[in-house]
Amino acid sequence: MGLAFLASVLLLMPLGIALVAAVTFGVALFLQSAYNLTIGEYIVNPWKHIPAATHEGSVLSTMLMGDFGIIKASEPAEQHARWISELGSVFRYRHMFGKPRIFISDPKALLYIHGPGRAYKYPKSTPTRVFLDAVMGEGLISIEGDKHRRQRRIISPAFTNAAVKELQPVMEKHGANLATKIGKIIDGSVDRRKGLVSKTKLQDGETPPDLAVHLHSYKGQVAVVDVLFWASRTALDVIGDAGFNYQFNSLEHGNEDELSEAYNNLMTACMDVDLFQAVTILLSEIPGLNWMRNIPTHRNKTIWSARATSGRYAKSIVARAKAEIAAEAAAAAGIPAGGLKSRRSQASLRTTPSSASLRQRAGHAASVADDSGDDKATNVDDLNPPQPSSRAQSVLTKDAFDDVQTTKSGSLLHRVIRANLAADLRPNERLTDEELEGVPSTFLLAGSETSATQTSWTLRLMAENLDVQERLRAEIMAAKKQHALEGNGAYEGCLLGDVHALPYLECCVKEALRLMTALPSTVREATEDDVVPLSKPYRNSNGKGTFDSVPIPKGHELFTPIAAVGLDTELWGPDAGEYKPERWMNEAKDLPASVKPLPGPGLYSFISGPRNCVGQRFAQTEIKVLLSHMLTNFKFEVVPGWELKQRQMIARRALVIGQEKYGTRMPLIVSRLESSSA
Ligand code: HEM
Repeated sequence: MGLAFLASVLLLMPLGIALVAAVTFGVALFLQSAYNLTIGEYIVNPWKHIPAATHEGSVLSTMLMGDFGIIKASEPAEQHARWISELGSVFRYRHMFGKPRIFISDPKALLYIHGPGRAYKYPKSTPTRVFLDAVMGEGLISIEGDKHRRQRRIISPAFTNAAVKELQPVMEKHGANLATKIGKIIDGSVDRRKGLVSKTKLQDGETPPDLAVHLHSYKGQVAVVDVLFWASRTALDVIGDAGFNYQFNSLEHGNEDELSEAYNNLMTACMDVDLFQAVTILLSEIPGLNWMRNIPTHRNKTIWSARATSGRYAKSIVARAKAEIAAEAAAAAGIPAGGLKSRRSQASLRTTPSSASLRQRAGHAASVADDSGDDKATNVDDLNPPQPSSRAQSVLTKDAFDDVQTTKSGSLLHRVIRANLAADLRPNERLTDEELEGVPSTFLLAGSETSATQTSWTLRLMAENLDVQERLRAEIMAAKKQHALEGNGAYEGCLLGDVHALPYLECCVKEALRLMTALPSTVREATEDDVVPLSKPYRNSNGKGTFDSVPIPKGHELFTPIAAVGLDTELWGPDAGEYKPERWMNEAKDLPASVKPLPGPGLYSFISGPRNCVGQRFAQTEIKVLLSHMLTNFKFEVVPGWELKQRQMIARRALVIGQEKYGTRMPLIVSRLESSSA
């Protein structure tokens, strides 16, 4: 009897806990919403004089979603652009549960909030940090204050123009691989996803939409290709190789690699934040409800498992890079290489890329693969680092290391580790091992999908603007010819010389970043009361008088509408919504005065200040390289009748209307150019 009672209590306990949790959840939600929409909105609101965004909606939807429902239902920046034209560049709106937010696209205000004097006083909002912490742990993107300042100081030098220039040949190798892959898809020998299939094979009893497009009227060899899918794989290969000397080989092998699978799981978790997840994150801010972050949902369990895997890999990747650097230092100090136990570390050392080293690494041959003759992706067991001799280790901490730093290059991670060993750093300024191990994941999560998405939108804009595509192709072809004639040491093995030396390419990439930026927004939270200055006075909500600054009480959130800044007709003029690369041709003369204060000048896609995108030069180089390889081999056209709708999933993605079940993608008609070698 006693046992049966105990058993039934134990069985009922989870049910009881779930019930209590659900009720707490509902009550907390209701109270927060009711407060925000009454006392919060009408009594304590510091922004009553600022025009408010409005939309039609039921009381229930307003209580739940505020104005966020209509923002989410619209394309990225679409609703914001509408409100800007109605209300101006500064207005207020309600986020979920009626939480007040201020929207500011005024350039002076943006530069102030994100600038050196204020950036750390306006950290990412708490829900954003909770979300980032859960998915990627502590890394440059998610940390704040002194911790961030310290990490940024060590990581930034890896991304200087000179450092990125040395990585262009690595990017070119993957650009050439992408062209070969797309060439094979067009031949019909490789399916859109993977494997060998005939061009007309039906899948699951139905013709995939890409195969149903009539291509008879197109010249030469042609196919419908999802350029986002392939750009994603290429970007993963690029960041693995250039970022931390890891060969994903995902263009060839997809997610077969364990780390690549873990990364994809994390990315899916990042991109797909459902309502339950959003509500849980918001509620978990309430004291006493923090446990909500640890509910073992399917999503959370996937994240925990993927993070465990990527953490394991990161340990090995960092240890190997450290050992390689120790070997370099030992060699520079005249210690024989025999001080190292394995020859693998020497094979995988990356010096300033030469054609020999590129050849060695070409065809996805990871250093590890040299031993096995197999070009499959590197496995974590292969990453067991060689141990440097004790003498080499002692050299690593001496000033002699500075010489090594100036003569050797390597992946971004190698550069970070070298910067972390600089003799002039105090011990408390150096990154800990744990922090170094966060670097590969940070590069992966920040630098893969962003570049891929941006590349796919740039190709789409090329397809929509065939005259621009032709003009750009001509510029790239001419540079290619010139490069072949002259050659150039630093760019040996590359299609072109310096991709940043091509003026029209620069304009096309910048214009795509303005019009279709991959990361459409970010949110900040004030840690102290402040007053944000504006570049001009704006009309008060009652139409009487104006305001030229915005009070921001501690704890309040500010929305930075990155995409809307690019679309703001007040800033860019009436043609803001059009793709016009030539507007960048003579920046000093042609850019509107209103956008010149923005970094670049005129480009806000990477925001500004100490929290701006540390990888922006890397991203722009990569996009230019991939674009050059694509345009010298293929022509890109839109598929007639296939309209796209955009979806903000952290990055801006596209779905084909009526084909939503195939997920986010960017299908284009791709035809091989006669001159193509792919
Ligand atoms: C077109 C591609 C890219 C775009 C549009 C982009 C945009 C951005 C933006 C807007 C931020 C600021 C986010 C915020 O503070 O809320 C950011 C931060 C960051 N990005 Fe990028 N990014 C791109 C590519 C890359 C690449 C290729 C890398 C690395 C290889 C990278 C690494 C980072 C890192 C580490 C941060 C955090 C910086 C910090 O807080 O100090 N990004 N990016």
